[in-house]
Amino acid sequence: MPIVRASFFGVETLRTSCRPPMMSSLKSALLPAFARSDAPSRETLRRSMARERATSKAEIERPRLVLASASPRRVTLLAQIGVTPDALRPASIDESARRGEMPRALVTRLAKAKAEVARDQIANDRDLADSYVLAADTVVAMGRKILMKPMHVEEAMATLQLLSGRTHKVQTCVCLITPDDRIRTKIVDTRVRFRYINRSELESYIASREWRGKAGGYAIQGLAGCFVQRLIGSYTNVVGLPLTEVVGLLNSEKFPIQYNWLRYAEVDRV
Ligand SMILES: Cc1cn([C@H]2C[C@H](O)[C@@H](COP(=O)(O)OP(=O)(O)OP(=O)(O)O)O2)c(=O)[nH]c1=O
Repeated sequence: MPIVRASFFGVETLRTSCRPPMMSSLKSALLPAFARSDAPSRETLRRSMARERATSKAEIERPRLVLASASPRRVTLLAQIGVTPDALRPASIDESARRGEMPRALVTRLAKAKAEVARDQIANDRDLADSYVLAADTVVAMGRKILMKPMHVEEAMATLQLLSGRTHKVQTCVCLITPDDRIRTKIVDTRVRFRYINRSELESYIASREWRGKAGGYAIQGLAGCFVQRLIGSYTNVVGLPLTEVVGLLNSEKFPIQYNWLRYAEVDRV
């Protein structure tokens, strides 16, 4: 089925729609080959549960959340707002940028791909089929140049030299797939200015190995915090998950985000 875009409180929403009435016969012949469905094409447990939920009058139990991520930072950030995913389903996908692909397009494509892989993985899992699925992708960019996770020491050095004394942008796209397979995405930008990093600091930072597995070759929540002269926007966005926007997305899709907050007071009293 075709995909249409609609604006929902400023958040991009992709959902399946009915076939447009004026479709040429050529287009309708070609469409099945090119169309990408938001949902797995075959009938799955997830689909039948979504149908049941739509018609059921019975009270529905607490919704489950699957985090499509291997990033310990994302688990920690969710824990900070009292959310513990019911399962982790990291998606192993090719994260390289396509020729000429801009940072916004890249993070959106990757966050959606991660979420869709996880959604398809759980589609017939008895315990998780009707879960919400959350994924994110973070990149560091300087203008049009995307600074990926450095693969080796030389690349990490070059990346940090580029960031030294300049301002760059950190962009994260969050993707949420609801149990009835609506796909919602939100991109968040943060501007970060690094002070000048001298040679000896640079070498010590590289030796620390903290740059490994981090977009742009640094972790603001670690040693590199002392390189940051100015930050405009969301701090948690830089670490990998913009919490304000994640809560906004989950709330707007009726995921009970405050579920665990009520327990905090009980813990306090002990
Ligand atoms: C800039 C920056 C990035 N990062 C991390 C966040 C992300 O884990 C990583 C960006 O790579 P991502 O590809 O977004 O995430 P990931 O591969 O680590 O995990 P997954 O795809 O399984 O969710 O860089 C920091 O931890 N601190 C920082 O300051």
